[in-house]
Amino acid sequence: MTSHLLRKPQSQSIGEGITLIQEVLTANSPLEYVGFKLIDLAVGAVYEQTVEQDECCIVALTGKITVSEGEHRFENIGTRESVFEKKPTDSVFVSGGASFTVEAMTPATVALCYSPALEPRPTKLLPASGVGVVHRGKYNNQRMVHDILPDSDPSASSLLVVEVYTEGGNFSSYPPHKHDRDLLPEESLLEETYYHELAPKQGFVFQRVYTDDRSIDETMAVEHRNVVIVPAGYHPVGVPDGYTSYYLNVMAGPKRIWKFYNEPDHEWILNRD
Ligand SMILES: O=C(O)C[C@@H](O)[C@H](O)C(=O)CO
Repeated sequence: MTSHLLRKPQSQSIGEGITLIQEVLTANSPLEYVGFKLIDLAVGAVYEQTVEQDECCIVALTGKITVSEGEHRFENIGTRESVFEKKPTDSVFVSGGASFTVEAMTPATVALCYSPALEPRPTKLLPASGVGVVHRGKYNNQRMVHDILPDSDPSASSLLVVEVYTEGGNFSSYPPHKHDRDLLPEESLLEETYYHELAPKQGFVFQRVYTDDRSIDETMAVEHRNVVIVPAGYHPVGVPDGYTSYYLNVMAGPKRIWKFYNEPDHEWILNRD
């Protein structure tokens, strides 16, 4: 059966030295608020874009890049050659109407995370040193989170961006939770994309996306550089022994608050000693 929520990587040349690996837009997906692109850049390649109605978080996933927007120039940013160095990286936030360039100073992979610009915000460097590192969970539910653009940081008007590392034999985004109802203070409505990487690369993880009424219920074998789209519902990830999982989450919705709702059947997992 063809999955509507799983996107395999492509390899489309979109300019000199620029390869488009993933492109999830509101125009080619069920999403209304979240967009995601992943590009590989050869040394010296320059990616250019104007964000019209959106805001964008440019994440230097790997390699060194220089990002320019108007009078702003952030040179040689990026901290790692592989996401599995497990250290935070640098990002740049740009708001609606801005034109920016990303130039690769070394071979680089860049994640472009989009959501509607609900209010104007200044262009800003989000340095690795400002990324919060959080360890969550116990037993086989442990993961490490890098908060690149959490809801406590007002730099963006709708965008939320986090990185999550899960070691083999563990689950994350677990026990299952969702955020698909605009029902604050109990729950916020946030769509989401998951960009996955695996170490070693031949690994896979399982991700299930399902709603209470099971109108969405897909369990996917997710491989290196795949994207999983979460328009609604619970979205746990399970990682087989021997492999480390990395994913980059982009979330957005009508309100910039991450308030999730745990599936009641599984909430007991949180309350163990
Ligand atoms: O397992 C975690 O703590 C990470 C998740 O919260 C993940 O960022 C997510 O599910 C966002 O809704």
